[in-house]
Amino acid sequence: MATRQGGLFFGRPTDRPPPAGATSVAQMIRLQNVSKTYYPRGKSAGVEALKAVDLHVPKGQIHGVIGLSGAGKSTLIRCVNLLERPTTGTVTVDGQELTGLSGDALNQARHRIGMIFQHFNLLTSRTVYANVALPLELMGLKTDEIRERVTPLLELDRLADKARHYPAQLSGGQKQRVAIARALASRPRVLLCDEATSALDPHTTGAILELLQDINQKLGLTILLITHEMEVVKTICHRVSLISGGELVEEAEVGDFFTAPRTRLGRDFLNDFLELEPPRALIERLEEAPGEHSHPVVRLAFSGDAVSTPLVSRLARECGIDVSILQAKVESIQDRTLGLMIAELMGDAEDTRRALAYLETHDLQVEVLGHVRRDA
Ligand SMILES: Nc1ncnc2c1ncn2[C@@H]1O[C@H](COP(=O)(O)OP(=O)(O)OP(=O)(O)O)[C@@H](O)[C@H]1O
Repeated sequence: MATRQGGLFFGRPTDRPPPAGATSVAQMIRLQNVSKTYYPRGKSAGVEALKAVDLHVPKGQIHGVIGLSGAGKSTLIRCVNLLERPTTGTVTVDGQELTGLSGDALNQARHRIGMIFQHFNLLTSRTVYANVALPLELMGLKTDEIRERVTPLLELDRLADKARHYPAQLSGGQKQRVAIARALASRPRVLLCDEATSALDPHTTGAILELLQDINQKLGLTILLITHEMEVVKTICHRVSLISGGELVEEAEVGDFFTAPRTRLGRDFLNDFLELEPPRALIERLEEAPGEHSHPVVRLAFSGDAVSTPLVSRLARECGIDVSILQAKVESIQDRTLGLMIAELMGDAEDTRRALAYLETHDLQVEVLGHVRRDA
């Protein structure tokens, strides 16, 4: 097994994810000031799909880009291997500026960038083995060399017994495994994943994400993925960027993004993912401004030590208010624990103001959702 892994190993040990606290890290992917404007035929105005995007992905990282439909995710990832040429800006992969290349030089550089797609893009008339071998045939490798590379890849992807099958005989998850093996055949330094699990059921999604994580760890491969699913980001990404209207509006470590997103859109993604909204009947009664007989309804997010601290009872005791918990849950986000709660803080105006200040000084993310009137 050691030899097989040796055969697969295309990242040097130094390419593996840097240890925590490492300061200077080589960049594997750099997009600088990248814009893309499409000019659809018959339309006078262009469509600005990307606007001055800067993105840096260090060697060995798994970086996710999340956004709503039409935000520019596909355009962004296709600009990395120049399937789409940026209108302005530069793309550099593994120290080589791709935007300065064309023809053969660009084709050579693309061998170092693998890509997988939502709908797998396998050739239906070729067997599993022949699909994985295809990029190597195109690179002009000899039959023996191709076998030496393809066989361990099929084993890595648990496809050895499917080598002679055709894509039509495979499940969605198996097809994506073939696509991953094919993408790895040219020993790339970077793997681009374009909504790679969006067509798969949750169980198969989990298995494919596990495989990608395994590949990242064993081979030191840098992965850039686009997705609209927080679950994907939560499960395997180290860092995440949020894209909206062609702009990267937020970037953070995954643990930070899930505990304290900085933008409204980030919070919307998180709330949708956590399914933590006040009851509908309460939403209808929420007023924006505080009133004489109303109480704040807050969404609290807390992580680290705050999760195990009895904050609610202390808050009630020290600020002299009552706390009505409307919803609460605890989530594990990679190595962190995140507590979430929607609560109504019941007391007079001065006490509830003190309570909000108390929460903020105890490192909780506090969002006042509105105020609800209690006429009793
Ligand atoms: N070839 C094209 N010609 C014209 N406009 C395009 C083209 N491709 C994409 N666009 C437009 O560019 C914008 C960004 O599209 P893109 O496909 O990159 O977004 P996305 O985030 O990947 O969306 P989705 O999740 O729905 O695939 C959209 O307004 C889209 O309509």
